[in-house]
Amino acid sequence: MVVAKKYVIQKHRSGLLQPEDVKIVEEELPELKEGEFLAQAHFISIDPYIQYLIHDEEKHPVGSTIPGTQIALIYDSKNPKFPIGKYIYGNFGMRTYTIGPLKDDDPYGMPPQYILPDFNSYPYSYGLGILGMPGITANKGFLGLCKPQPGETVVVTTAAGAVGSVVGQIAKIKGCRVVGIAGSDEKGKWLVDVLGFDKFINYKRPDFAKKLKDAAPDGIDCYFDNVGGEISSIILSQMNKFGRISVSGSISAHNVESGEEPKASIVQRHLVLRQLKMEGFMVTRWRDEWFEIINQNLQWLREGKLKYKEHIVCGFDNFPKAVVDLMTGANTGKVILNVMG
Ligand SMILES: NC(=O)C1=CN([C@@H]2O[C@H](COP(=O)(O)OP(=O)(O)OC[C@H]3O[C@@H](n4cnc5c(N)ncnc54)[C@H](OP(=O)(O)O)[C@@H]3O)[C@@H](O)[C@H]2O)C=CC1
Ligand SMILES: CCCCCCCCC/C=C/C=O
Repeated sequence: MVVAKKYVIQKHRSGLLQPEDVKIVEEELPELKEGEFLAQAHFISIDPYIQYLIHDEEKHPVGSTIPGTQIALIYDSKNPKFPIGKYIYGNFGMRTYTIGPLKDDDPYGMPPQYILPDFNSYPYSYGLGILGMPGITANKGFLGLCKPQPGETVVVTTAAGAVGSVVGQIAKIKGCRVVGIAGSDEKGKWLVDVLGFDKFINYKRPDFAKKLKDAAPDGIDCYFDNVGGEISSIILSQMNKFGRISVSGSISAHNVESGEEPKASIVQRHLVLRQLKMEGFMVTRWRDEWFEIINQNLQWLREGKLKYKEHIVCGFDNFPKAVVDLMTGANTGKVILNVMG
């Protein structure tokens, strides 16, 4: 008999996740029935949505398993479509073993599970990052919504993270001038020296607006917004006429200790006067093109046009630490929980 461990919500709070907000519960799994498989988690994806979904008491009450995605090994199977020994992506939540297949009924539209495509020699964990949901977010969220043209100036926030680092590199592939915004000078060095960004600004240091003007003297044509808040309002105030803004997230609002939403300057004046186009999106919009986009990112990786980094936290017990690392910016690159490590 297999005993699965899973993280359930123990307490809702408005600020940053604390270890006592969650607990590990054991669950005895039944014998597999015909058509089922048993998946053993190897890598768990640590994404910003975890921090804000677990605040939603209605959708995620106390006692419910924390949502999330993972790369798992098919450990046992009575389903020929999911053979033993294959690696699978699954929307299984924060748990060590899962009986599948899941139904395709995720309210956010995330794929329930799929056998990983061939990644050549790249690690399976890449299926949670550049060759998975965050990579698709970067690729289509940027190219599809910003429609960048060679020579244009692109600004991206959370630039040293899983999504932002890929957005900036794709902008370089498309011949743009790229300004990355992130929270430490060390991240900035990686962006410029290794990834080839043109400029970097540490948003935690003073005079952000002036530094942005210096980094983008001809104005900004495309903005990939991962943060919202005042930093985004300042960026919008320096956009060029007919600029495009892809709204991917608002992480500046997700871990405010006081529980109050941060305030930011009004942006409508800039939208009107500069005739900007601002559009939000959910990556699930591109579910029908999922594997095509993964393939495009894989090809750029193989050609050396995309570089990629992971921030790996080892051990299932360290899930709270991994979330705190992500939300406090301790990571450079994609945060992965290595369950077997
Ligand atoms: N719309 C969609 O379908 C999707 C959207 N997203 C969004 O993409 C964004 C990036 O996600 P992901 O790449 O996984 O995460 P990252 O790897 O970028 O990690 C999060 C980063 O956010 C930064 N951060 C934390 N707090 C703040 C703050 N108060 N202000 C500014 N930056 C902050 C930190 O970097 P730093 O050191 O720079 O502060 C941290 O490293 C998120 O907003 C997420 O919600 C992700 C997937 C799908
Ligand atoms: C895995 C179950 C919950 C999935 C939430 C889906 C969010 C996908 C898009 C991400 C949005 C951004 O932050």
